[in-house]
Amino acid sequence: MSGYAMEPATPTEISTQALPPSDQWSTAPVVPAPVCRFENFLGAERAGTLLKYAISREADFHAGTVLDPLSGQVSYKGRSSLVLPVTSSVFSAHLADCLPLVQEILGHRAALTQTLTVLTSHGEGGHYGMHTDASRVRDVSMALSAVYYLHRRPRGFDGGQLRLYDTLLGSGGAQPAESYRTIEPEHDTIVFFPAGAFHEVVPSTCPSGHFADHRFTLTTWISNTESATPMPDGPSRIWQWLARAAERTRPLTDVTHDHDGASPIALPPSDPATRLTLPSPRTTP
Ligand SMILES: O=C(O)CCC(=O)C(=O)O
Ligand SMILES: [Fe+2]
Repeated sequence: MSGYAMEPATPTEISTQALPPSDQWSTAPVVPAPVCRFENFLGAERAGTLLKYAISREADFHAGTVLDPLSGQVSYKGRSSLVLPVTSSVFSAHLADCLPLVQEILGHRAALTQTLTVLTSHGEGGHYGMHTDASRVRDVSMALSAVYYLHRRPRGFDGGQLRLYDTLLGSGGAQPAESYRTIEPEHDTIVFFPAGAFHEVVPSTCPSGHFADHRFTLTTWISNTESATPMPDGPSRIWQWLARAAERTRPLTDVTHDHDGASPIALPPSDPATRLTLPSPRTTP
């Protein structure tokens, strides 16, 4: 038995001088964004091949853009990334197989039907200021962002972490909190989070300056094609809060053409044979 258990057990009341009563206490919780990450997502061989492919397309990348929420104008403000719109039915099929599990973990129920994918590259001074991915999707309350990371090893860049901001749920609505979760852009890992969550890519450095040493991603926005198909019990409350705040970050125009030129492809139904599920917590190894 530990010595602590022998201490006198009578608690002492904290005086009201030390803790005055008040009705002014905060009622605004800070809530982390739902997030789910996989390591060794494609496996060493496929990840290596995809990295080589990205490097081989150096000449085809162009500067990534943002949409100004007020004017609706495409601009380069707050962003220094190179992008290359791509499609991959193989990658989309793999995402589809992961989605039931990802959605279970993230507390997300919407039926998702399409993907929009870009290869991105961040080198010396690369960054992407705080934003949501609302401008990429029709209905941000039902859309997911998925960022798959690739880089040479040993790693040729520093920085470039993804910051996923917590949300402050105040009486005036939701807004990004000051606190965040840091996601390291590790080779062959993928992270899924709500497209309405505020996030940013912190500046990266690339001492060699070689394109092959850049930080690469295959970034995909997964969404539904129809406007809001309400699910039986709807998306969970945090998704609705996030979506409300995110709506303010995009112009009130429809998203028919992505501002980086990405083209939608259909998300295939998940393959029951390769679909991921959680092991039961009761199963002993
Ligand atoms: O590269 C990342 O980690 C995130 C990229 C991103 O936020 C975006 O492309 O919208
Ligand atoms: Fe983003």
